[in-house]
Amino acid sequence: MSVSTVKSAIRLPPLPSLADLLRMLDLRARRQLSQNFLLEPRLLNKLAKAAKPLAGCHVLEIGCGPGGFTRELFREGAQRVVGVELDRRFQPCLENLQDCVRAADRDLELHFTSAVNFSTDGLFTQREQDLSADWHSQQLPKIRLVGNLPFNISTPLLMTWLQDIAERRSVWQHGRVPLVLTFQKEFADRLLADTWTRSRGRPSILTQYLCEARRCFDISGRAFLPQAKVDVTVVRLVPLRQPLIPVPYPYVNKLVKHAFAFPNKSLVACMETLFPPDRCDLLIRLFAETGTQPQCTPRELSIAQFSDLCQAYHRMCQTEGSELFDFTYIGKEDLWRTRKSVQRKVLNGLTVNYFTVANIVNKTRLAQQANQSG
Ligand SMILES: C[S@@+](CC[C@H](N)C(=O)[O-])C[C@H]1O[C@@H](n2cnc3c(N)ncnc32)[C@H](O)[C@@H]1O
Repeated sequence: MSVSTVKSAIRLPPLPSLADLLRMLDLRARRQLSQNFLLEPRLLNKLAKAAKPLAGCHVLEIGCGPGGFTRELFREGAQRVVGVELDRRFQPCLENLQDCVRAADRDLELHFTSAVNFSTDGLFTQREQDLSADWHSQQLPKIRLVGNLPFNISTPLLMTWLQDIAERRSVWQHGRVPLVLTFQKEFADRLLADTWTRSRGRPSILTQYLCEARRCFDISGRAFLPQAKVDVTVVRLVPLRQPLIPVPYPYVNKLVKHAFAFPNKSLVACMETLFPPDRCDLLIRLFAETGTQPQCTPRELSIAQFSDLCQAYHRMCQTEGSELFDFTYIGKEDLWRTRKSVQRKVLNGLTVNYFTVANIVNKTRLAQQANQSG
């Protein structure tokens, strides 16, 4: 189909209400699959509208359930929905919807499997209509990733997708595919959190350096069947044309993970877990080269400051060899014992007998002054 003949919103043939469907098929929600259904058509339509424009789009939907959201995606103009659902009990409802949309020349493709290891290879290629858009252009590809996600897997799914975005893999090989997803409100707050707020953490940095993230609207837990214990937030993520941290994802992920090792403590206490215990020189260099204050807390740092830290860490890994990146933190006790056993170390011409956070802060200050005076 050519772009000029793309169809927009459709009126689906009459379908039973979702509540009737669940009743007819005697489908009770399974807690272990995080099944909380949205049955209210107005809310489902609002959710689909958050993924607009949908006309002619191909949509990957995670966790279709009885298909309420899926219906609305078609009503808003989706050409094809690829639905991934783990629970086969929904097969009759979804196949019923499949027949309806086929009658309107649309396509619902169903995969009854877990979304966790679901491969998108070949899903959006070899289609007559070109769905892709250049990563650097303003235009978005005609592909969407959406889902009223099961709470129990929403975090690992998002983390995998963020890495895929950074590495332009999976659906993001076709361009900056937007995501419209539901999260527990508390987790959504973490994704969107600004500097100096309590919610700021690893998910905030990883999301915001790669995507423009927007809160669309909140849904009360009471709107779900069965009622969810927490409220839910709908978030729209659009990958940025240029990530704000120009460093390969594994290095960013590792540094950020360590930076938030103890979110209420000083950055130096967190960052020392990034380096082998006998390499405090590297820790001091990291602060000195980036002008970062070791006593600040990780929540105070902007994405630009994280970018400086990641770039410096990446440079060190390149010069020091792969052992530095491969170093795994061994726990505070061991770190302290090893450090005490380091008798004398010469760092930037300064002799140190043992290391404490306080003397790393001092050494950093001296190294920063030395850097400034040339
Ligand atoms: C919160 S419900 C949403 C259902 C429906 N989309 C709606 O809006 O009412 C989450 C859905 O994800 C499905 N699910 C749970 N774990 C899954 C997994 N690992 N892979 C795919 N689907 C899964 C559940 O069976 C359920 O249908």
